[in-house]
Amino acid sequence: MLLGKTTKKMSVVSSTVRGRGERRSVLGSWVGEESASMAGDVAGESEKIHVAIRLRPLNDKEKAKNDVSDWECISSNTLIFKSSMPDRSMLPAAFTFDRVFGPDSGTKQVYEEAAKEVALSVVTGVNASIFAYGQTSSGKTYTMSGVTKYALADIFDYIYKNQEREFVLKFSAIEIYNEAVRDLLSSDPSPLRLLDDPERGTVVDKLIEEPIEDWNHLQELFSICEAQRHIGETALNEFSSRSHQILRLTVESCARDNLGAENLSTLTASLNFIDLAGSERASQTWSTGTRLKEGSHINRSLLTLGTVIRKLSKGRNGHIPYRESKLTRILQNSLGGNAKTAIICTMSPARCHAEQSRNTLGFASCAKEVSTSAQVNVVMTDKALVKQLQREISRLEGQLERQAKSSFGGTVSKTNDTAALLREKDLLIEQVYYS
Ligand SMILES: Nc1ncnc2c1ncn2[C@@H]1O[C@H](COP(=O)(O)OP(=O)(O)OP(=O)(O)O)[C@@H](O)[C@H]1O
Repeated sequence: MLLGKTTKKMSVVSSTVRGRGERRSVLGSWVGEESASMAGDVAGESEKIHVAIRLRPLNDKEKAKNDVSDWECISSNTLIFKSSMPDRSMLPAAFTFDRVFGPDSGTKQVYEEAAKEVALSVVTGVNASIFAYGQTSSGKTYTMSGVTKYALADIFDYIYKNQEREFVLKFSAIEIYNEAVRDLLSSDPSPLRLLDDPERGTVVDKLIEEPIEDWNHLQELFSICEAQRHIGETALNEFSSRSHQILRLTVESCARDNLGAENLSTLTASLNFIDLAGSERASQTWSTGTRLKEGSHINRSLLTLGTVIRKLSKGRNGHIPYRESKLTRILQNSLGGNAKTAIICTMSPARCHAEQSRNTLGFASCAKEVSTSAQVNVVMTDKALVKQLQREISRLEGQLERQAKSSFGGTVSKTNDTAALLREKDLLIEQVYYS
């Protein structure tokens, strides 16, 4: 980091990207006056993933088998395993998360209390991701389709109420089916390649990014995605998602007063809605042939996701195997990077699924220990960037001058400080030169 967090105004000038035909520069965790007032104190600060559990009601199949509900939410954040089966006495019986929702909670409540804050950070230039994780037929798609709808309605409402800024929205959508990435907005089913971009991380090559005209246009795009996604029937779910789906909304905004100005700065961030395919036991889904092959790809990528989350929950030491699945490669930022993340883990309350539910809770328990560090993403024109860097160089020069005056009889630490400031200044000058 070039500048310490102490100034809270600017830190790393991280990279340059091309956008809308012009060369622009990205300040990694810079919080300008404009964005600071919008986004508050979020720049680059470490924050735990927000984890919620949603317990669905027993379904007709479970009731028909006289299955019973083994789980109960005893408070807004604690879930207990009620069964007194002797072989389970050694296992933990109570689990605590940011929020737990019982069978009577509606999706609107789940959205409001488990996802809204994270979702809305996208309009302030902060990347965000909302996941649904859980075994097959536990309610991921049911939850995510509602959460997505409510989040988008709130984003449109925010835009309507903030007319002093101009917003540009773009939408893209992929599914990962049998470990192949496919564009859900394209009629071409050919798999897309993943590329490593030195500045943006993993990107999906040739992905369609559709500018959004209005609410109806967005609904049309959703219908296209819904029609294209791989769905199949299994013994546990008539409409089982056979792929991981990632819907991405990118939001760019700038103050209308600054439009056309040379020193334009734009806030830009993406919000991912991730409906994972569900883990499944072939013995429970009775899968064969295509379904069995899909199930094994799903389980393998979820295993990698679980490993990544488990390793991240223990800190960032050692190798994190993001590259072992397309899912974790694409979601690397959401799993411990520059994003705010909320995970909603869905569960069946049925005794016959107790083991799978415990696995889900194990995943959720690790996820709540994982930290991300979301930053406000500001894109600046070259002119604005040069001005910003020049101001910073002047500030450093002032600091160096003050240090030089007070360094008679100086200590080793003062010498080190000066060397660090000089290095910082040289780097900034280099950036001005190359921008
Ligand atoms: N909280 C809930 N309340 C009422 N019904 C629910 C709830 N959650 C899920 N359901 C119903 O349960 C069924 C399975 O849900 P859903 O398809 O969302 O599961 P899933 O976890 O996405 O499954 P898969 O991994 O197989 O795609 C659907 O018929 C859905 O309407």
